[in-house]
Amino acid sequence: MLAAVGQICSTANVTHNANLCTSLIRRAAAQGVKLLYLPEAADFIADPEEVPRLSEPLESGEFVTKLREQAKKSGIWVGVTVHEKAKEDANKCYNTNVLIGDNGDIVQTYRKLHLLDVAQSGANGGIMQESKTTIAGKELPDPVSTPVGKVGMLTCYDLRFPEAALSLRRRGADIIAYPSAFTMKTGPPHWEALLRARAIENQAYVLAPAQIGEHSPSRQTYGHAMIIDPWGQICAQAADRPPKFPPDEKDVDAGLFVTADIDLDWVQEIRQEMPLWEQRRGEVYNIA
Ligand SMILES: O=C(O)CNC(=O)[C@H](CS)NC(=O)CCC(=O)C(=O)O
Repeated sequence: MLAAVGQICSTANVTHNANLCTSLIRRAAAQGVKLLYLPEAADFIADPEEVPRLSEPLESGEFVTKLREQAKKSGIWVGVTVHEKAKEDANKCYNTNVLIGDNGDIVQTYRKLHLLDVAQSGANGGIMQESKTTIAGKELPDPVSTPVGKVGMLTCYDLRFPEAALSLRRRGADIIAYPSAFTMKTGPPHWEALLRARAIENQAYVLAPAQIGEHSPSRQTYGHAMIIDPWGQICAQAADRPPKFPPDEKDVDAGLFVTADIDLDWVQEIRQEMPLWEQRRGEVYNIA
């Protein structure tokens, strides 16, 4: 069964970003993909002051509604992380990973647990304070059965907290999805290493859709959307080809996607041959 990850450059134009994503859904479905995962902040990337105005409720927002309609029309599952307007505070959002079924229904949502609050020195550094605009989630929902296997849902910076993935793996995940928008400082040294480590230690596929390129004059992301197999190897990687800035808003086909065949028998074989879960000494280190 084919899964795919997308790589786009979202801007502050929600309508254009939705068009980029529906184009990817259409094109992936035409290639026989059963689950397409799209990046974090696929709905928009904008200055923090713009987040309250641009965030939408999941049930009625333009962006998620368009993706649900296209998922249904194309008959494939779609995952994506968006800014979900918080009902309890109009100025804040949740950073929510949404899994949409091939009938267009929202099957599961996960609100990002770990927010990116960092003050980094040097070129490509700077202060990022996601908690200014975003409320952290409080739950880690169970993995979801899809046509490609059981999918555990996390997002971006969560990648640095292996316990979250281990918890999903313990609850049956075959695949872990990390829709992301990695920074230019941390992308080159950390992105691939973290993704491969999560795949190896969980003996699971890792789906890593990514934002790429210049989103605004002050915001750039690393790209390198990829799929890692349960043996820890990269089995698909999008071209390192950021669109020109500013992106051409007439070009709705500017997004890229790459596919990989998900082999659940191989997942089982790897887990049987190296039975990490039976060998865990949880009683000693008392985590996950
Ligand atoms: O809300 C938005 O605008 C988009 N969201 C993001 O870009 C988020 C939070 S600012 N980015 C990350 O978590 C990158 C993590 C990262 O780069 C690392 O772990 O090194």
